[in-house]
Amino acid sequence: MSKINENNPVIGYWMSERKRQKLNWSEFGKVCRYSGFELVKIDLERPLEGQGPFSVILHKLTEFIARNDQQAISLIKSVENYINSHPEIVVIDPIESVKILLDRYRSYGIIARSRLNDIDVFTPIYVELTSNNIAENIKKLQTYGVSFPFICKPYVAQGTNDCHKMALIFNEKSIVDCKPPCVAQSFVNHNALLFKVFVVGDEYQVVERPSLKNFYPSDRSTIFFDSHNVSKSDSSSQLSILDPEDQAYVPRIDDKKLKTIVSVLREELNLTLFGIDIVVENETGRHAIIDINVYPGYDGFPNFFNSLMNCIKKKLMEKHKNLTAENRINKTFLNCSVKVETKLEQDDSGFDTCDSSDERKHRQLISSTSINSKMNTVSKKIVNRT
Ligand SMILES: Nc1ncnc2c1ncn2[C@@H]1O[C@H](COP(=O)(O)OP(=O)(O)OP(=O)(O)O)[C@@H](O)[C@H]1O
Ligand SMILES: O=P(O)(O)O[C@H]1[C@H](O)[C@@H](O)[C@H](OP(=O)(O)O)[C@@H](OP(=O)(O)O)[C@H]1O
Repeated sequence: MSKINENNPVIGYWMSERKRQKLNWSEFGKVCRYSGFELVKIDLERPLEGQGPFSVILHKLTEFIARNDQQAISLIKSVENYINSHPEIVVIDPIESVKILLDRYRSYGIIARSRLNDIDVFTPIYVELTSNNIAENIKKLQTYGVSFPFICKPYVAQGTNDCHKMALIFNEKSIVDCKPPCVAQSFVNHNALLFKVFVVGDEYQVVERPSLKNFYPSDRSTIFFDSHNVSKSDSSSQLSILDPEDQAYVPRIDDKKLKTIVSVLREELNLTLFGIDIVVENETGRHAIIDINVYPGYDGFPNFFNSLMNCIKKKLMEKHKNLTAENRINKTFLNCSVKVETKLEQDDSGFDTCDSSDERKHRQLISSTSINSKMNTVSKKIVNRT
């Protein structure tokens, strides 16, 4: 196991060049230096073992996880192996949790089965379509209660060129426009306003974005659209222009519900960096979660880098606390075993008590004093706390 540098802990990261530029990531390098951390880009083409030791690994590897070719699979496998053999590293976020969110069907299932039901927060009715057989699909849609219009969304939620290409389907004869494998989800009228919630650990921020206008079942032909042309901060799609009779009503998000949504999903998803897209249903005011994203853009999140830094520090503290506790438990267990062995054998059993692997692991941790002192260097800018 490689040794963590206590005095200059390293945050290893990987994200695409496009995302780096979008986030103006070099600014985060400055925040890291100011807090006593080094920020190093991980080279995915070289073994990770030689690049550490890392205290933290921060990544957006969705484009590899979403790809199904041998090269991407083995790349992700080697990152997973490295992470598994370094339990002392804080990983933002666990690859297993990311994999779940890349599958729309699975992430809707998590929302549907969560206790968000109790506060009347829902995911619109959905079903997965895996076959090109129209009759079979019609039957499935009816059985599950998906109503017209519905949106056909690619199965994979993030990280591919096609994952944001959607179809809004108004009638039975247009079901042929579904491109399986996909998820078909009932359309919820919400007056073209999307609430995007960006989560960074225990902080979150909600921003408003344009969204699709109200639609009703009809004979019209399918509307194909790319979600990135509809709901970005600078989008001005024709599809978002409300009909005159709808313009007076402005949906509102309920802050109390929002807080519960964030805390339930943090727990369910085991993620630190994620985004939740919510629409408020016209007439009922019910809150519908229509999408959850891994490590979103944080466009409109004030001082994202400070929040990210604070979050990293908290996670390091937690990790240290957990590993120390684990070490203490193991030590107690070892002591008991030693006593039992001594009793049984009454002589030197050869049991090595002075340098257990847990103790070695413990010595390799960042000292809590070192992290504690770093905790105090960043100004606390809490936006919203769950
Ligand atoms: N069930 C729904 N009811 C009403 N509108 C919806 C529904 N699902 C999606 N939309 C609309 O379609 C847009 C794109 O949907 P969605 O968020 O699922 O796509 P995405 O590609 O995952 O988006 P993102 O860019 O956030 O990853 C939303 O912003 C919203 O305007
Ligand atoms: O910050 P919001 O508006 O939520 O948008 C995000 C999308 O929701 C994600 O789907 C994008 O991820 P991919 O580009 O990997 O699909 C993600 O791409 P990014 O990694 O380039 O930030 C964002 O565009």
